[in-house]
Amino acid sequence: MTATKGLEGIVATTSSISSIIDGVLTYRGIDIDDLAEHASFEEVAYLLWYGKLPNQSELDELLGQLSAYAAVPAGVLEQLKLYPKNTNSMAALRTAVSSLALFDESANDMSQEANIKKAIKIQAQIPTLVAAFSRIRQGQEPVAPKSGVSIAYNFLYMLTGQEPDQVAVKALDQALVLHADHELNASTFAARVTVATLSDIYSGVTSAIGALKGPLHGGANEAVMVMLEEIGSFENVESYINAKLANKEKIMGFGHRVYKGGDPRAKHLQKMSRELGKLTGNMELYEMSVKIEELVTGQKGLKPNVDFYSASVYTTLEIPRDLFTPIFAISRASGWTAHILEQYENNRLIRPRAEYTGPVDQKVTPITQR
Ligand SMILES: CC(=O)SCCNC(=O)CCNC(=O)[C@H](O)C(C)(C)COP(=O)(O)OP(=O)(O)OC[C@H]1O[C@@H](n2cnc3c(N)ncnc32)[C@H](O)[C@@H]1OP(=O)(O)O
Ligand SMILES: O=C([O-])CC(=O)C(=O)O
Repeated sequence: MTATKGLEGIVATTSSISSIIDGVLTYRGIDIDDLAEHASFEEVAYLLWYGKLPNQSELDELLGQLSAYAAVPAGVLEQLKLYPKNTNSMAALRTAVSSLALFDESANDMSQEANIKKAIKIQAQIPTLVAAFSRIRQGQEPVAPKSGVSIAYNFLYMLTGQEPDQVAVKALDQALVLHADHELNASTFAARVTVATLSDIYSGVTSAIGALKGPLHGGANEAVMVMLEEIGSFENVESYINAKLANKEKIMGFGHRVYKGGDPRAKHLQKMSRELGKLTGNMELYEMSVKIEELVTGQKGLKPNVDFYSASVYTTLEIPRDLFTPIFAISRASGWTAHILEQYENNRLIRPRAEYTGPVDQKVTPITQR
């Protein structure tokens, strides 16, 4: 038995949700470029769950369900108030989503009907949790979700208590579309492994949030912003990046296990970053990002991934840096839950093997002789 480090290139399941073939990403066979231009996040969530784009009445029904479920149980809000104010926002989300299960009587109902309902509920409630935690830690009361608005609108509204700007809503909606699913990425794999034991959907999503938190995965978008802040201004970019590369340090937001020719989502986020920079009259983060790309691609051949330009996009939207990864979770909840439902439909325990590299032929020596 020989291990493949990081399971690179191992095909671990079949899936009909999203595909990455020759560098092209599709959700249910539709190119991400098409979806990014022509579909809302709610249409994409429907597509991931049900396998087809909704017609108007199906979309209206989903929007109604998302609105109806968006408020989180009072008990969970009370718990959020007890978290230390400096709690990591992904740790807070992981704990809060786990808590949602305690307040859902159907948490352990494994029927397909109950599971799809819980998928929609989790999708509706994660934005509310993220916004509520953000306000509570600043000593503010959470803002109750609005009915009849999109997830992008509601999230920005619950974060600030103000009606959000249409440009910001559109940009966030497009970012949510771009992050919704990505084949067998680490957090989706974690979700599938968890539910393949026939554990419940909340356990699957809680595992996924834990996996997304790390800086080699979703946590990279926050790490990109930390880097941009450390660099400080355009004239420092070159010396900072050259020093990092000379020290063989990783540049966050670059490289990808699956894409070697470039992440097809990055160009949309780059465009958004440029347009938002122009609109707000502050192009510095965009220009710094482009310069970083020039240097890293030029010297290492590494291309930006989905996390790189999302950092400047979210900062231009005035979203706090440590909410970038929770926003990724808001979007990816749709993909995670679609994969969980798919796993339940055709389940088998996921249990690979390990190549043993420890000592052999050992014996227990009496404790006095150790
Ligand atoms: C939504 C997402 O999860 S997208 C990914 C987000 N993560 C990041 O942006 C973090 C930075 N990137 C990375 O760490 C990696 O490129 C990953 C984790 C995305 C992919 O990892 P892997 O496929 O395991 O590649 P691995 O880490 O083995 O890198 C291969 C080589 O490229 C180098 N490399 C990879 N990414 C980078 C980077 N961002 N900066 C500098 N060098 C890099 C590695 O140092 C390694 O070099 P070596 O062979 O000389 O040791
Ligand atoms: O697929 C991956 O390894 C990481 C990624 O880009 C994602 O989850 O969107």
